[in-house]
Amino acid sequence: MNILEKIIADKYREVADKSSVLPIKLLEQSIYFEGKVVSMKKYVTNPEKSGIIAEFKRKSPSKGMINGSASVEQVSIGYMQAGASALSILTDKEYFGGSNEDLKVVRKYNFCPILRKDFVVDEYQIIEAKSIGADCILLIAAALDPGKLKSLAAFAKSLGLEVLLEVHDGEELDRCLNDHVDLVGINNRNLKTFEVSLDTSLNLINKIPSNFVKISESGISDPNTIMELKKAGFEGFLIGENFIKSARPEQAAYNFIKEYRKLLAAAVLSKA
Ligand SMILES: O=P(O)(O)OC[C@@H](O)[C@@H](O)c1c[nH]c2ccccc12
Repeated sequence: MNILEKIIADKYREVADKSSVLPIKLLEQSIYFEGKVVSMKKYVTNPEKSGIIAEFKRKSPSKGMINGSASVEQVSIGYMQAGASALSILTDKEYFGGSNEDLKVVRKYNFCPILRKDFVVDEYQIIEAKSIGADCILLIAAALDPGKLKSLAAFAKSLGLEVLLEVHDGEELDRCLNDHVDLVGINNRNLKTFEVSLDTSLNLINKIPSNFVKISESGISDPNTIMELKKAGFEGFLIGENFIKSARPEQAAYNFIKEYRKLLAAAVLSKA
C-alpha cells in the first residue's frame, strides 16, 4: 500500500465513524450554510492580487513536523496582509496535524476564499466543508474513480462550493476533468512517491482547456519560479512548506511576495 492508499483507507474509516451525526444536523447548526461562498476563481485571477494561495500545514507525511507551534489565527491573517490571494487550510488531523477547528478560526478572521484541504471521499465531508465556512474543496484524481469524482464535484456545486481538481499527469486529467470543476491544480509532488518536479506543471499546462483556472501546487520556494510558471500560463500558485517552515511564516510570505512583485515590475519595464 502506498501512502495515498493508506490515507484514503483511513479517511473512509473516519467518515464512517463520523456519519452517525446526520449531515442535516451539521447544516442546521452552521451559520455558514445560508451564506455565499467567496470565489477562489475570482480572487486567484484578479490581476491586482498575487495569485498565491498560502497554505497552513503543521506536518506532512513527506516532511514530518514542519511547524508545531504556529498560531493559525496569526499566520492566516499575516498571509493575507502579506498579499496572498487565498488560503488553503489542511483539516486532516492524522497525517497533516490540522482540524476543522483550524478552518473555523481562519473563517472567523478572514474574508478571503478558503480551500478546505482534505481527502474527500464522501458527500458527508462536503457538507462538513460548507458547515465550517470553506469556499472551495479539493478533489484528488489519484484518490477517486472518475464517476465518483464527478458526482462529488456536482454535489459540491449544488451547495455553492467551488471545486479544485488535483492531477499529477495527463492520464488523470483526461480521465477526471468534468464540467463541475472550477480550478485545475497540477501537483508537482507525486503523492505516491513524494518526488517533486516543477516540470510536471510545465509539461501539463497545455493540456488544460482554457476555461479552467490553472494552479501549480507544491515545491515552490523561489519567486523566480512563479515568474516562470506565470509565463507558462499559470494563474495560481499553492505554497505551503516554504512559508510555514519559517519561525515567522507571515514574514516569510511578506518577503516572498514583495520580491515577486519586484520581479513582475522589472519584467513589465523590460517589455516597455
Ligand atoms: O508544502 P508545499 O510543497 O508548498 O505544497 C503545498 C501543497 O501543494 C501540498 O500541501 C498539497 C498538494 N496536494 C495535496 C493534497 C493533500 C495534502 C496536501 C497537498
